[in-house]
Amino acid sequence: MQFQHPHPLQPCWDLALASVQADALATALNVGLFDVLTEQSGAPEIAARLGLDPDKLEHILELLWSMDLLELIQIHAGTASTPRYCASSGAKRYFAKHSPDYCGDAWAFRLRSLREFGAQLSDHLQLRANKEEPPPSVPTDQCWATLARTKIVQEQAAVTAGAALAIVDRLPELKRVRHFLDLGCGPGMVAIALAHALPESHGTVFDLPPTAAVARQNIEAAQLGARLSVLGGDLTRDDIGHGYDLIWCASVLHFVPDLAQTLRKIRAALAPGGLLISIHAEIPPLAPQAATVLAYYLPLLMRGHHVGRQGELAGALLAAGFDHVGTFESDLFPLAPVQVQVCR
Ligand SMILES: C[S@@+](CC[C@H](N)C(=O)[O-])C[C@H]1O[C@@H](n2cnc3c(N)ncnc32)[C@H](O)[C@@H]1O
Repeated sequence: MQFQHPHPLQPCWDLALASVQADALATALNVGLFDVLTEQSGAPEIAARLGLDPDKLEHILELLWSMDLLELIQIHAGTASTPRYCASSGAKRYFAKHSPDYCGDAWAFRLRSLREFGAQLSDHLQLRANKEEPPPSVPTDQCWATLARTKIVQEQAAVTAGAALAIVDRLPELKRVRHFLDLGCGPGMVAIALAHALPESHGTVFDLPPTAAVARQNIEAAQLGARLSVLGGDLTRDDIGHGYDLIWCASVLHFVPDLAQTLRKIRAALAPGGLLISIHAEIPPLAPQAATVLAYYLPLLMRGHHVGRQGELAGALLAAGFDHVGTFESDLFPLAPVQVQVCR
């Protein structure tokens, strides 16, 4: 029997169930399940290897299979069948530690920080009796550097760098790019990918000084020190350089207090004919599309940062003096869709 109309509360029940699924994934990462399951194996062998309870492990394996993280292979012997499991291609790529695209720590960090934020949501909502009190924790320069070193580096290497290359690849001007800037570069893996994709170019990465130091380490490790310069500073106050053919700026403008002033500064840093690629989430007008963006950016909004309504940033870019702003949506970036603005 097929039910055509789920109960109106089903989406809310699904939310509660997603929490169990998230715990199962966190546990799998914690015990190194995907490292073992790069090869096909059964619960008793895995349990023996990892020192786990085989009967209970069987249930977790089945749940992870239902989440498309494991493949199930039934081995038949007579009338009996024994389930064996293997990590799905996505789980092998992103959640097995030896994979170059491993980002299990970044995922687990997201889960922890979203839950910590959620646990404090009622506190965030309270009116502050003393208006002089600082608002709830804004990431400090050191926080950004820690995030860059631990979480953002994995996401950039596994996800963002590929997304950036897919986007710049569409640009007719790409072959003419000689000098690019990654503004608010984080750990610098996107700039490293751009430098590899544009062998004739040299690049500059800019971020707050402690994060710029993290980017410098990664650039040196990639042996790109001669082609990528590192600038540490506050983009709202300090010189970001000039004469760039391409400026890449992703998930940074949410944090600037005066958007119009920052956009004018970015435009002034471009060489004639240069272009800005802005990658920022905006809040779509319809509920289904807005749901992910609002959930992801709630912590940021509650801390007083800015996430615009869809179309707002394009208006601000035109007001800052760009002649043409082309916008498209991309779901290639971590967690929530973003608006990609190509500004000429
Ligand atoms: C959400 S991260 C995005 C990092 C990177 N662009 C990416 O897409 O992975 C925001 C970055 O902006 C940087 N940032 C924030 N405010 C800044 C400021 N005033 N000056 C320079 N960098 C800033 C942070 O240090 C951090 O690296």
